[in-house]
Amino acid sequence: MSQAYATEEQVAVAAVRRACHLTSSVFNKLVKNETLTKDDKSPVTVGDFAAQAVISSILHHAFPGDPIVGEEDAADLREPSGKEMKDRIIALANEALTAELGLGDNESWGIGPGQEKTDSELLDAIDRGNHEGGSVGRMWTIDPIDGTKGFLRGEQYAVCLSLIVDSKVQVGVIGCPNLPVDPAHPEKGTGCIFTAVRGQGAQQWTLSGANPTPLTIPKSTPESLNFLESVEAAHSSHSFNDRVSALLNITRPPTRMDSQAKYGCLARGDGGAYLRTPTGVGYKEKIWDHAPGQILVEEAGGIVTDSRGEPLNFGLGRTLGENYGVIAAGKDVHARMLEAVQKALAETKAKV
Ligand SMILES: Nc1ncnc2c1ncn2[C@@H]1O[C@H](COP(=O)(O)O)[C@@H](OP(=O)(O)O)[C@H]1O
Ligand SMILES: [Mg+2]
Ligand SMILES: [Mg+2]
Ligand SMILES: [Mg+2]
Repeated sequence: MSQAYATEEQVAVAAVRRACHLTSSVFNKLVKNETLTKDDKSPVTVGDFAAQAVISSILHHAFPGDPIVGEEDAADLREPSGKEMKDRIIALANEALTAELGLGDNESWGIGPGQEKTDSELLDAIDRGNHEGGSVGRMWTIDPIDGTKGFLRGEQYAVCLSLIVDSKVQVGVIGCPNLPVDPAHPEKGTGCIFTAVRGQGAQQWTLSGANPTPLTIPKSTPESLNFLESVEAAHSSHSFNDRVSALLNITRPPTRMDSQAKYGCLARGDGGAYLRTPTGVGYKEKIWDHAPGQILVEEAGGIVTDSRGEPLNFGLGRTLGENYGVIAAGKDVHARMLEAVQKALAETKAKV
């Protein structure tokens, strides 16, 4: 008997791999008018739209009944003013979908030579990410480019996909085209895919889907521990993290990195702990920004909670609900970190 979610994992890896090739090739050719500013002032590029079109199209062929919670929608591309950008996105998506079959690929997923899609099929694929989420049944989350700001800076970003079943993440795949394969050996180059299936462990693969290596979070000491945090101070409070660091007697400076590449680094032992603290009232964390990272860290032997020590709730809709931040770390570190976070929070409250 095959293992649970074997096909889902295979499809997810195939989709993320194609989207990674697309985004890394688009970066070199990106021109000024290929980036839009969304209503919340965040950037979105032709790479984000095209990658979501590719992943959603593959999911639709492989699992036609599964709803999708995706970050992007095609509304701007359906406007006459979006035509130029739309044409570019359609061309990029079709190029990625029709590339030769690779390791583990299956043409019944709508990929391979000759499998071009029409404009409306691809715009519909993007818009199929409009599911509202919820606590019952299967659903996929797509973050076609997580860390768009890092992507635009030529730094870290991640193509992120997860399968959630009855509020629980069962499969997570994170593709990181710019992440060193092994930070101790820069000559090995960049580009990794992280995968996790509930109960089956976490792994790192090459970008072509070869050489799976099992991942386990190593034990840490205050000397070896450092934080993994957002580059963007607007996404996670740097000063709060510094205070938590001081309370834990951590001496190493934090590693600042965009996207869920941080969860990948935590899972493979590049950093001690992930800490994300709300910077203001009102922002709700999105499920696609954490679902693949959560299962990856848990399957590598770690713990992921909010600042109350509660598990993240993926069954509330497109967001995680009220924002209590995120703490992710190895089993030996998490309890100490939670205690330090709560102490730092109490200090902040006492000041106001
Ligand atoms: N005020 C805010 N607080 C927390 N996260 C935010 C935020 N504004 C945007 N984000 C999210 O932060 C993600 C990047 O995470 P990180 O800070 O770890 O690099 C963004 O993903 P996208 O780049 O996919 O839009 C976006 O969803
Ligand atoms: Mg975004
Ligand atoms: Mg994101
Ligand atoms: Mg994104």
